[in-house]
Amino acid sequence: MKLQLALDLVNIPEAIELVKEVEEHIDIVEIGTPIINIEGHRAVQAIKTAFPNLEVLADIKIMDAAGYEVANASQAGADIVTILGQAEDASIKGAVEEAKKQGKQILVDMIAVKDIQTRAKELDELGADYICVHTGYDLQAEGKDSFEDLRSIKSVVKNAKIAIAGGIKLETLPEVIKAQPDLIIVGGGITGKENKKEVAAQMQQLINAGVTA
Ligand SMILES: O=C([C@H](O)CO)[C@H](O)[C@H](O)COP(=O)(O)O
Repeated sequence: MKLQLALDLVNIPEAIELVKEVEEHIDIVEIGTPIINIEGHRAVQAIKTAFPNLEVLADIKIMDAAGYEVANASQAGADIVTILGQAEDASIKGAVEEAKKQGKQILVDMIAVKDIQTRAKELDELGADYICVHTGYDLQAEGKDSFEDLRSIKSVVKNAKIAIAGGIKLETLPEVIKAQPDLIIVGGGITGKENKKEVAAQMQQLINAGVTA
């Protein structure tokens, strides 16, 4: 089970400072959609250059021109690139094909997918490396989470790794660990805390110990 730090509401220098604080406790750094929208792939490049030993995920939430987008993110240094589960099958195939060519991986984000089990099964067959259940900021604000979705796709996905994102905190981590995802993505649950290093260390400890609710 890996821990991914999602960096969303910061600029490049702030992102570098944040990763420095917690780097020994995380496996993957996510360059979030808001940073990429403002800073572009320079953010991916800067983090990969500063932390060559960490995997870097570019959260570009691709919807079209998938092969082209994956090629650009890969060139910037991304190890994992995101595409939306709602994209056309042709786009998913294009992303998977280009990622394979570049030696990279694709994470499919299930944000806003309605029939999550059916789509997860299809995406698994299309060769996604990760399938990620995700409650975005706007639904988190309505008190939603993805814990039930995680359990629901676990039973149909045979090949892809399973990930979960959206509002996960130290207090809710044991419930997430109980469902045994391959990857746990945490943004504000670390970046919004005073002592980020301590929280990241505690999360890593719970994950390594497999502590469940
Ligand atoms: O993908 C994300 C969101 O859509 C904004 O781009 C976040 O990285 C993801 O939700 C994880 O962040 P937290 O919800 O703050 O844990």
